[in-house]
Amino acid sequence: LLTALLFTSVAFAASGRNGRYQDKLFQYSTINAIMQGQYDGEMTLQELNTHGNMGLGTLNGLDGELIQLDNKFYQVSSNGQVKELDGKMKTPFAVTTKFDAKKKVTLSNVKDFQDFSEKLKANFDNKNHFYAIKIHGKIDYIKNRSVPKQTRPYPPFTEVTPHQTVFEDHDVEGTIIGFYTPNYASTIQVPGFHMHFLSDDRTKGGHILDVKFDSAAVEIQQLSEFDLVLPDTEDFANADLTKTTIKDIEEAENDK
Ligand SMILES: C[C@H](O)[C@](C)(O)C(=O)O
Ligand SMILES: [Zn+2]
Repeated sequence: LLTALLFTSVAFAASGRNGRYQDKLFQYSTINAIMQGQYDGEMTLQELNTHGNMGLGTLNGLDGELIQLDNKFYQVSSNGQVKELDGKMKTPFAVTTKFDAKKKVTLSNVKDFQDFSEKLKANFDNKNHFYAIKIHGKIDYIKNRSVPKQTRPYPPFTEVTPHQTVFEDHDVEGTIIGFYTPNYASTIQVPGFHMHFLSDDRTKGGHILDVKFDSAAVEIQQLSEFDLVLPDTEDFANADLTKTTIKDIEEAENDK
C-alpha cells in the first residue's frame, strides 16, 4: 500500500493535474534584484530558449529591453534601435514560457493600461495563478520605454528610470507579450501586468507604459507552475533584497 501511495504521488507530481504542469512560468532572478541594481546575470539567451519560446526581460548591464518572440530575441535599446540578438548574450532578469494559449478572447475599447489590466483580469479563472498573454494586431496608441546601459558601480533601478527613453507610436502592427503576477508575489515579479512590445517591422518596441486600441484578440495561458532560477553570483549573494518596496517597483515599472 505504501509503495502504491508513493508511486501515485510521484506520478501526480510529474504529470501534474490534468497535465497542467506543461503550463510553466520560467524566471531567472527576481524583480527586486533588478530594483537593487543586480544587472549582471549568468543566464545566456540560448539557455533561456530551452525554457520557453515567448518572454521578456533585460540584458546584462541593464542594456535596454528584451523581447523573446517565437524563440528569437530582440533588444530595444534606449536610443530606440531594435536588433535581433545572438544567443550567447546574457540576461540578469528574464521570464519565459512555452506559450500554449488555452483561451482566446476579444478585448474592445481599451482606453489605457489600467483599463487593459482590468479587462484582462476579468478573463482570468483563478486570480492567484500566474498568466501569460499575447496579442497580435494593430495598436492604436502605445507608449514604451527603454533603459540606458549602466556602468559599475550600478545604481538602484529607481535612479535609472528618470533617465529612461519613452517612445510613443500610433497605428502600429505588432505583438504585446505580457505576464501577470498576483500581488502576493510582488517582489519576485512586477505585480499585475509586466508587458513588452515588438512591432511587426522590428523597428519599434520596449517595456509598455500605456496602450490604447479599439479591438484585439488576446491569447491567454494560465500558468500553474513557476520555476525560479536564482543567480549564483557573489553580487546576488551579498545583495540586500529586502530594501525593495512595492511602491518603488510600481513607480519604476508603470507610467509616471
Ligand atoms: C529593466 C527592464 O525595464 C525590465 C526588466 O523589463 C523591467 O524591469 O521592466
Ligand atoms: Zn519590462
